[in-house]
Amino acid sequence: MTAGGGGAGAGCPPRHGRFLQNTSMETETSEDHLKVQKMKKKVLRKQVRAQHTLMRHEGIKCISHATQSLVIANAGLGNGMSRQQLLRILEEYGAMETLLMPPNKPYSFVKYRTTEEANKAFNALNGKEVTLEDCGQKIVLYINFVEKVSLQNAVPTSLPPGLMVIEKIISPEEERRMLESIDWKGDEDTQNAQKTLKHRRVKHFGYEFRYDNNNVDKDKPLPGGLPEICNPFLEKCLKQGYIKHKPDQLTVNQYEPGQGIPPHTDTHSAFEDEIISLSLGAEIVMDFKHPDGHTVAILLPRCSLLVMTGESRYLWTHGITPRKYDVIQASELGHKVRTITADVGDLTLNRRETRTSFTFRKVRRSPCNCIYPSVCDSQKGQQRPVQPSFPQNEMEASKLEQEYVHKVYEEIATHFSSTRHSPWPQIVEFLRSLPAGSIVADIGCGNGKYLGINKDLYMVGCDRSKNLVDICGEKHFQAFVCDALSVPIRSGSCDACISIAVIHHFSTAERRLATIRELARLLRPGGTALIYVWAMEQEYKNQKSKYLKEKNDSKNKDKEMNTGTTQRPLSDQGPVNSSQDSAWSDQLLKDLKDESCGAKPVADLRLPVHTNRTSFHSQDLLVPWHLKGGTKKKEGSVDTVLVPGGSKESQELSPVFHRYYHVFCEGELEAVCRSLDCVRVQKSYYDQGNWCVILEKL
Ligand SMILES: O=C(O)CCC(=O)C(=O)O
Ligand SMILES: [Fe+2]
Ligand SMILES: [Zn+2]
Repeated sequence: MTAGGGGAGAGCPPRHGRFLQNTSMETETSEDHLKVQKMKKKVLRKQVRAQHTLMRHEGIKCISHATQSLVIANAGLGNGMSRQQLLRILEEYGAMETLLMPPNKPYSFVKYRTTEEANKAFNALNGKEVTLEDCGQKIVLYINFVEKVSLQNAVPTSLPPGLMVIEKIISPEEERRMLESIDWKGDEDTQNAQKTLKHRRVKHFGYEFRYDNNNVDKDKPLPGGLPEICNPFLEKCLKQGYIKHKPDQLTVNQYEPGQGIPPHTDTHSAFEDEIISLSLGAEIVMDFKHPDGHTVAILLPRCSLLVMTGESRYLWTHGITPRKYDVIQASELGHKVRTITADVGDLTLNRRETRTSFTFRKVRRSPCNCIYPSVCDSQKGQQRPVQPSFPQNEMEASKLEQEYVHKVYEEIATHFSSTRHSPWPQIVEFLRSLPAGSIVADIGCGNGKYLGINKDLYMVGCDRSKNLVDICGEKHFQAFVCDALSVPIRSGSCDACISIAVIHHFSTAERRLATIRELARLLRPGGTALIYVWAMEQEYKNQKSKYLKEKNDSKNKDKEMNTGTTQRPLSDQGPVNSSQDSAWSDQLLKDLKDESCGAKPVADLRLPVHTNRTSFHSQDLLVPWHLKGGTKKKEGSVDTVLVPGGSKESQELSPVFHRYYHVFCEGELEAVCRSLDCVRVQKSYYDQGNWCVILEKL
């Protein structure tokens, strides 16, 4: 990268932003000239800075010679540039082969047909100020050449859970007949409601879908039911198992190029789980969005069937962006189904044609009872109470963990994983110190953050969350689903184990001990285990953890105290002693033997909800996870503390999940370990808000 060249080097004409170009030689004074020089320098500086940022953060290498391809900083979907506007800006300088706007990124790539055209765009646009049409904000474009239009570090995207696209479900002949069966001119007498919505034409069968309340009049079926012609197709879907119940409602949507349907989730109370949509006449890209902001664009080819069930039907929104072109995989045109971001090196624009969809649904007769209460209109106002009680017995403990650990991780897996990149140095050190060829199990491996740290080890991961294990699979790590209380690995077969941020999710002392016993069982004699749990002490040796320092106002503490919860006083949790103090072990063993010593009046046992970024006032608590809206993660502890952010409205809209934690006091983890005869505590330490031990199997 030539900093002096600033992008275009030899062979390229000098770079000017339009607003930088000299006005006219006659009127230019030396003062003007100086100004222009200063401006040029500024543009160059910023352009080079853009190069560095692209390299550092995205691994995108800018080059100093002119090519057909440019990367345009500040003109990305991530900073509010719309595709339409960018297309209009860029097409002035020539014909484009590809315009790639990676989701949520502040830059775009364009590939012109010729280097001359790319050069023209470069000269005209580098340093140019433009006004974003959507919000009126002014931004300055900084442009660099790249070898080719691609993203090396694009993460492969998987389909939203519960979603399928089945290709060629009908023949072109069936497609033609189904399309012909819809009479758009429509005699108004047939009560099939035909509406010309702002963005598309629609027609309803079976029941009218009302766009005023996004529901159907369940006691007012339309005469005629579904068109006869759909029957063979529906029979096929039933036979092949794509649906379990025959639909009784059909919405036909027709989209001209430039039209779309806003992102939405089909109303839960209106329709059953399964929703299927047949694409006729042309392919189109449909956008799916998780409440955490994660989006997946999916190409729906002609004659394909989209099946939405479960999470993809209830939790994700789907929509079609109104535009005339879609970005699709060039090599996939009209054929294979893929998520659009899967291979961004090969993207192209695909001109839309008229697409007609047949969306079949079954009208729901009783309230929806899905597992997504935060987005369920049937379950509004009757959401699960947030404050469960401290478990009184094994059964309650297991139920608490199921509801407030397992289910939550399943829900937040994608978002959770997107916040887990940086391995912790001391854990890395432990893994690197193991001899090559060691067999290592990561119990509670999450998204597999530690599975690839040391390539000389044979590492296998397991986690209670299937969605997290699937993410490990996508990264080609070995991982399987299981509970840390019962790991299907032969005794004594591991040289080492790690358990990072797992044991604090078990809700009784007995269960926590059992997980460590299980971990020890896996080890061969002399094998070692590293355990991390979240610490009660977020302030240790006069050092506050980062998030405490940032937001330690009394207001938040008050809020926490005002939740109506009586928190268990610390003294009830056992003494906070040094690791050497055997009193802890005694207390612990007493707890283990005597269940009733934990029994207190029920009112005392409700679990407090922790206020993020404050110190802990209880060892057993619920920690909120905000799925959406300005949530930003800080790696201040083994597990996440998120700052509730965004507007009041966005917070109300964003689902908040609560995870159960037992935060460990100083000495507690060590004491639990010492109560086991089969291991020796090799090392015990505090690391960034966590208590940690290294055990050795005797
Ligand atoms: O056009 C489609 O495939 C989807 C239509 C849709 O989502 C709806 O009508 O609710
Ligand atoms: Fe829909
Ligand atoms: Zn629901």
